[in-house]
Amino acid sequence: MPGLNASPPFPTDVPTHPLLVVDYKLIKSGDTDEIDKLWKAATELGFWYLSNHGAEEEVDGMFDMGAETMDLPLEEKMKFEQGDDGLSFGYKARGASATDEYGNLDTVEFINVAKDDALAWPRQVHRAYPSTVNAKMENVIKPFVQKSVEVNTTLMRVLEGKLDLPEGALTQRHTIDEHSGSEARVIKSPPRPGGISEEKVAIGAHTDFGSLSFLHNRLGGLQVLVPGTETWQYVKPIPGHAICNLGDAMTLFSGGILRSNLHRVIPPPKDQGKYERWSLVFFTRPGNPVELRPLTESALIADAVAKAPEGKYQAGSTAAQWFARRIKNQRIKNRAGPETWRASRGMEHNPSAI
Ligand SMILES: O=C(O)CCC(=O)C(=O)O
Ligand SMILES: [Fe+2]
Repeated sequence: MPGLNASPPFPTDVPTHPLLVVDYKLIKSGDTDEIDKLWKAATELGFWYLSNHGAEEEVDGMFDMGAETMDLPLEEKMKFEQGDDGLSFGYKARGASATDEYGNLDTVEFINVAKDDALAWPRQVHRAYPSTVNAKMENVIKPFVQKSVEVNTTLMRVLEGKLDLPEGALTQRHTIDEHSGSEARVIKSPPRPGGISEEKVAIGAHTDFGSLSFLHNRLGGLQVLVPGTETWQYVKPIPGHAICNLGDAMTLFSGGILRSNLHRVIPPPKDQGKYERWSLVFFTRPGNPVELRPLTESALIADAVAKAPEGKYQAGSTAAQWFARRIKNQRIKNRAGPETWRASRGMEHNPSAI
């Protein structure tokens, strides 16, 4: 991986927020203590480390694919740009999205590959991709997508049980076959040239748009805003550990019991900031036609909804509509003013929900 092996370790003198470590193997084997730990992480912060996930090899292959793609001439990458209509799949150039209501620009470029395109390859479901993506679709991207879907489905099944939902209430809303916004993303952030402030936001504060994100970081830069605090804190990457976090759809389905927490990306701390930062995410999102509403067939969820302000967890939209609205309104070309940014917001714009 470019710049990764050579880069300095995460500094010891920077405050970090420790996440709970959830062991995927123990979760899979039904270990009740581990399941309780996952539940605690999912309801209190909505972020946790995942050890023993078994996807390291696929992750390395994806980083290579990302590096090859970002090395293409900009003109070539732009042929596959995600565009301004609310489609996420494809290439996103640096500065194509706002990071806040003032219209400051993001500093990252990334490539998003739809789960549906990877699994149907060589048939095209949503769109075409650069040659570097096509070349690795079968042997790298597809296995990574399959592994990620397996991990996220296992975690979701456990959360479904803890929410007292009937079997399948969550997993059937996220089947591997139904078309959805689920996608794999490789992100490249440039080194901090000539000392841009550490506070120069690379990806603005947001909650994730879908259900469950499976994230792989090498350098620092990811920060969370812990509930009840006002200072952003770094999440330190731990070798061999993924970072998992919940998105808005899970907050809506669970009537606020599950938490989709605010996070952002800034340049890596201290000496790490001199290096390129690479990250990889698989986003599991509900099937396109799935209604985003509380699943009140669980008494636990019905009770949480009854105690919340009326309609708070009724998105009034399908997963596909929610996702397109959020993407479209953060594109800088669509920006009319702060109202455009506000129109891109999800549960992070609902302070009592976060
Ligand atoms: O790069 C990271 O560490 C996080 C990326 C992220 O939050 C996102 O793409 O939604
Ligand atoms: Fe995110």
